Amino acid sequence: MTAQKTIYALSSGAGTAGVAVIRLSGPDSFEALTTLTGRHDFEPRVATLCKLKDPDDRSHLDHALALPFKEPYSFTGEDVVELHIHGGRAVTEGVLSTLHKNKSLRMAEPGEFTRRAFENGKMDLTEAEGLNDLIHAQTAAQRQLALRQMDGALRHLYEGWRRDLVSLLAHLEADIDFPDEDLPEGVAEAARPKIRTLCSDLKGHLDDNNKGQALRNGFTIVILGAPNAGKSSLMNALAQSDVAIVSDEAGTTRDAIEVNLDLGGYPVRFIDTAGIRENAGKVESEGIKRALNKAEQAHLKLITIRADEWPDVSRETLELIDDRSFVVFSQSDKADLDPAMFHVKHPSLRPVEVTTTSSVTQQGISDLLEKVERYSVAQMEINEAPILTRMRHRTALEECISHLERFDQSATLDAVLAAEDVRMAARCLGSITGLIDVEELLDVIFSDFCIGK
Ligand SMILES: Nc1nc2c(c(=O)[nH]1)N(C=O)[C@@H](CNc1ccc(C(=O)N[C@@H](CCC(=O)O)C(=O)O)cc1)CN2
Ligand SMILES: Nc1nc2c(ncn2[C@@H]2O[C@H](COP(=O)(O)OP(=O)(O)OP(=O)(O)O)[C@@H](O)[C@H]2O)c(=O)[nH]1
Repeated sequence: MTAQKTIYALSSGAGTAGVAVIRLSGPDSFEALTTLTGRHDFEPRVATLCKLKDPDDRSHLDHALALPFKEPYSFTGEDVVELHIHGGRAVTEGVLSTLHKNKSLRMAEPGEFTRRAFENGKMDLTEAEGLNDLIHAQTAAQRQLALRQMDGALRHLYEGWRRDLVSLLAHLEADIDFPDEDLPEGVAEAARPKIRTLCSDLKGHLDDNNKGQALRNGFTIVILGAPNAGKSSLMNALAQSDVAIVSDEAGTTRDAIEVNLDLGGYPVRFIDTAGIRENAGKVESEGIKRALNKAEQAHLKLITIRADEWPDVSRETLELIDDRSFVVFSQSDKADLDPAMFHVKHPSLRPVEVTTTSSVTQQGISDLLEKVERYSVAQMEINEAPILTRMRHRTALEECISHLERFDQSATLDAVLAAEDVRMAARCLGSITGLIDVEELLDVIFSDFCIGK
């Protein structure tokens, strides 16, 4: 690869901090360090305390630690220099604008350090994506999942499958070039059971209830019910309980308010929606449409029914209740209701749980949270098996399966066609890890990163 331009960026977060880290990567990193310090006596992987100065006017910028890494033994695989400076605004601005004046350097784009690490073979695409997930991880389970992926859990799985296909392909191609008259069955026939096994392994990996995506993005729980059922009050009561609030996304839309909670290390997102009723006005109808839309995508629905209005429940509300729903009798302080009444009145409906709560007295709130936690954690739990985390991977795996299924048909017909199916299937797996040419993908994947990473 031709020598890349040297890039730099503030790799630590914005805002005042004790220490900030500016990272440089590329062939002119060491030269830039000499320009800043006037010194040549740095040793790779040894931190050296030095004075940073603006080379133009010799003005003093900081007392810093410089930490150089000699290629290829660095994060990016290039020459890297880290400047560990004081984390105040004037210091970081001063050092960054001095670097800015240096014509052999340019500012790094988001994810560009990691992109270089990928291009220099330090990691594959799934590991780079894992690294990005790690930086964005908000809960312990998200961190665990990201670290696993960074350690190559998906790389090993997908590369293993790809290697199996490549070796089958080698046999198929050898058979096309030098057909063996003594083997009427043909190599394609011999490959058939192996392809079938692989196909079912892939399907097993895909058949995961989107666990990985729920873990990455949060397990979504939509609170639904009639107007004034007490949905907003319930969400507040749930959020104010003894759980960590990861972030508040209030007021993004007028109709749906979200709050992200950390339940036992697992990310859970509650969404409050517009009250559902018949004969609503135009604006309200739009809100209801969105609520129903959210309900469809949700991992779990909390259907709120006012205890003091029981057994009066609208058809719209009842229709929402399925095997991904909890029924929550709200405002229990207004009427004492036995949850079992629900099954007596609606024996054909099968909600997972029926509970009662009061957002005023807090009755039932921690019990409901516990049930929600148990239900959501059960669906996200991390076990030994590698977990699929991205739509990008899912699409490529589905495409891979369709090539393998086509092989099953073409194997009886034509060895050349059969080999092509295997080649295409292997390419799909290679596109996930980045082994095959995926140039157009890289911009999309790495632009999702932070600056300085
Ligand atoms: N100061 C600092 N802290 C950091 C990072 C960093 O870049 N700088 N990291 C950035 O993400 C993470 C650590 N990850 C790193 C990964 C590889 C290498 C590295 O130098 N790799 C070389 C040598 C490997 C070795 O010594 O075993 C290599 O791969 O050849 C450095 C940091 C978290 N903490
Ligand atoms: N006594 C009592 N009142 C409650 C309780 N929960 C909510 N309320 C009251 O019921 C009314 C409606 O509560 P909200 O939480 O706004 O209901 P909502 O379902 O979000 O209403 P919409 O957004 O209009 O659909 C408010 O006056 C609340 O104070 C409760 O547990 N007990």
